[in-house]
Amino acid sequence: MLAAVQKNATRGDPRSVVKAIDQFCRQKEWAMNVGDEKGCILDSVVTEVNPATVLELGTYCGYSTVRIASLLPSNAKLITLEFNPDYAAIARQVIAWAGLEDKVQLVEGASGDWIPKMKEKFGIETFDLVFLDHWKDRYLPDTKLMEECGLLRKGSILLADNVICPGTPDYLEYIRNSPRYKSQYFKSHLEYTKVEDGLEKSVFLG
Ligand SMILES: Cn1cnc(CNC(=O)c2cc(-c3ccc(F)cc3)cc(O)c2O)c1
Ligand SMILES: [Mg+2]
Repeated sequence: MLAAVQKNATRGDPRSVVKAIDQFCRQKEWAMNVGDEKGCILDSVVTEVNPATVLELGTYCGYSTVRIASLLPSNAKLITLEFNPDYAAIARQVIAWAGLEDKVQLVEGASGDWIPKMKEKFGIETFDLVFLDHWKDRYLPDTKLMEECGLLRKGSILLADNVICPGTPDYLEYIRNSPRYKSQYFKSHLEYTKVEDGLEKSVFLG
């Protein structure tokens, strides 16, 4: 995938990086990027929220990192957490090829360890937008952890990938029944396939 980006995308042009990855994943080898269909929904939410602070849980190869960062205002900060060092190494190079390294802070490690340190380590008060795309059994515990650590403010937006496939049943049940959130489901398809999947957008009500 990285070779495809370096061969087919223009340095400093995020859209060409996104296009190169999508082409590679359609034509050569499926990969678990959010993809172009769900990616358009992601883009519209990022544009609507126009966040100053973004947390991405699950960088993988940096595809959604590039999509999000390319839409942020100049002073905005995107912190992205990736547990797997091999994925993190690839993502750094993809983000650099897109020319977005100044907007992105990629942190290696477990979300459960890093979330409680966000304020002290990165001087973050609260996140305007959180994109959940990491291990599906971590969505719920990490959301509760973000609440407990005071990282969400009235109006913070959570956008969760894969709520149908692979699925995040405990997270969906919690977020759709909690009086502290207002949720909306965006029906789509699993990246590069016809399988149903979707994004769940939730507003924290405080
Ligand atoms: C190892 N690892 C590093 N990051 C993660 C977190 N992401 C996922 O697990 C993930 C998985 C799938 C998926 C996989 C197989 C399948 F048949 C259908 C769907 C799709 C996604 O969009 C995902 O985000 C796992
Ligand atoms: Mg995903």
